[in-house]
Amino acid sequence: MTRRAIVAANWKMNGDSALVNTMVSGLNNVELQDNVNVVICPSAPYLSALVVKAKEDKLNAAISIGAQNVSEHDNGAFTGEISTKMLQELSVEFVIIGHSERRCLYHETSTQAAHKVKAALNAGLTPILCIGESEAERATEQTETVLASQLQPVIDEVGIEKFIDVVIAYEPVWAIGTGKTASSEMAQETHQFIRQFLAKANENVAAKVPLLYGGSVNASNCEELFAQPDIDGGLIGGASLHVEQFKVICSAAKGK
Ligand SMILES: O=C(CO)COP(=O)(O)O
Repeated sequence: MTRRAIVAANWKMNGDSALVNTMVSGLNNVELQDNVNVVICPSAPYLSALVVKAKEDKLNAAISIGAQNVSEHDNGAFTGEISTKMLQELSVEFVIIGHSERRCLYHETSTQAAHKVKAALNAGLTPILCIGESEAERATEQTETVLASQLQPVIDEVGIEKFIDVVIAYEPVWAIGTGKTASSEMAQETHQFIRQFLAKANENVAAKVPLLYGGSVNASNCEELFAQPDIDGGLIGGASLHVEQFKVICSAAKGK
């Protein structure tokens, strides 16, 4: 087996203390296949409660906690930002970087995402780097150009060898929160492009990087998506807020 599978929950700006408790309790008896990691990424105010509850309940070691964003700066006058050190202090292990909502709504660039990936790696956090094209970009056959333009600045910034510690989430913007999932064939084709793009820089690294699919993944479509040869799990939005649905998705993932 070369690659672990990862199912990451991106709660976005949803959830509350009650969800922290029900999710941890619910995940206590989740059945995971071999070589699978589950990552829960709540809003920052709930990170601490999640860490405490996970410890109290002796949650399966395969289940980790992640943040939804991090600053590229170490510290200083950056109101509202969170540093890698703060996440480390909370025992957070993963961080989502460059989500399309950060790119579209808060104008984050691929260069900034590259700096954030570097900061995360330097702090021993695993970045979940999000990339994906818009509907208009796919319609005009720019998908591969867009994905390459989102990946290349990160490769240039940290070096391809460091991607061994990076997780990539391919999330077509048009599939996020819309119920319009990419077909498993389309998702596989794009994941294969991403892996081949990485392989041009380093084949060994490319073979080991987990590539997650995100965009309207649910309990009904996860199995088919995860069965694709280059899809190593998912980044789950809406369905990750429902414990039973999320457990089904976690159980469908398998290392490859
Ligand atoms: O953006 C996503 C996860 O980061 C996907 O969201 P949905 O699963 O709600 O489409």
